[in-house]
Amino acid sequence: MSTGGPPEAAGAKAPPPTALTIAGSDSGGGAGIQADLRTFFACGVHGMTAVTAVTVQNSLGVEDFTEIPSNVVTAQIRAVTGDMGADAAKTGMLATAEIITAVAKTLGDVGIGGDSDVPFVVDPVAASMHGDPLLREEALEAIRTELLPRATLVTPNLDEVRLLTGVEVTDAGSRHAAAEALLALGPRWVLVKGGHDSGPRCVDLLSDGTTHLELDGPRHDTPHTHGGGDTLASAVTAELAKGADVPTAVEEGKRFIERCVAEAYPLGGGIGPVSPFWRLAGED
Ligand SMILES: Nc1ncnc2c1ncn2[C@@H]1O[C@H](COP(=O)(O)OP(=O)(O)OP(=O)(O)O)[C@@H](O)[C@H]1O
Ligand SMILES: Cc1ncc(COP(=O)(O)O)c(N)n1
Repeated sequence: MSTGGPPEAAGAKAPPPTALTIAGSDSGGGAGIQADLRTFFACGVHGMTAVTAVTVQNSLGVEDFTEIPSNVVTAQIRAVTGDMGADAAKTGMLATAEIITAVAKTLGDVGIGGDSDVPFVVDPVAASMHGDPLLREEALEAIRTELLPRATLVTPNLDEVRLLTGVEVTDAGSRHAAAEALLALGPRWVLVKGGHDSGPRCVDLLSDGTTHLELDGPRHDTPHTHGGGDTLASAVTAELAKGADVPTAVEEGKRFIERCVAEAYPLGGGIGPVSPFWRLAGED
């Protein structure tokens, strides 16, 4: 859906696929908008941003955040989609019910998610991995009722599954029950992520109610997984922007994040970020 541009100079290159992230800024560079942009870049997609909040954050936690006025968030979405187009979009930290309501309406206006053919991934970020809140409590209901019905795919971790559905995932049976409860809220696909589970494997369950795919990978022994959820969701969004179907995009995203966790590095005195740098070295 990229809209092209001004008349081309002779020899100009065709633009790459485009993806829009609607999310918060992480001053430490490991998660949020910063993780999304570097993942889009590593996956060969032009990234665009609608910033929802500015967090004061480092490897030790989130000290504070300020949300951006909802009309400025939606103006960013309209500015980039109206001019450059977006082949896919994702949300991360949305901070408040007011921002969620405004974003959901604007995505409908510009033709992203819902019945449109532009895929839309919702990463329902509620807190940082240090446990610091990134979403006002009353905003959960707006995610349930306004955002999820527009989503092509929702990618909650186990805490977000519990907050959204009340289902506590403890085994394969409850993982499937959680997927069903999430699908009842309206997204086309759900990916229940297993990073916060215990055990030697990280099992993520992808389901649309008919197709159920268990993505099962080794758990790497590292404390440095900051930005893992954002990196997975943006890698999936990038693959969707390139034209992949949801199961293929998620399989590719899982392969990508596994390697990013394996290559994570310590930085600062707390939790370091996952790393997509290996992809820039030309590795597949
Ligand atoms: N130690 C690990 N080794 C391998 N893969 C992991 C590990 N931790 C998480 N993952 C994978 O990373 C992805 C993100 O999962 P997770 O459940 O941690 O999401 P999240 O809580 O949103 O992420 P985060 O809070 O780390 O940003 C999933 O595909 C999960 O299986
Ligand atoms: C701006 C922003 N967005 C998302 C996260 C979640 O990432 P994590 O769970 O790795 O802390 C974060 N910490 N900051």
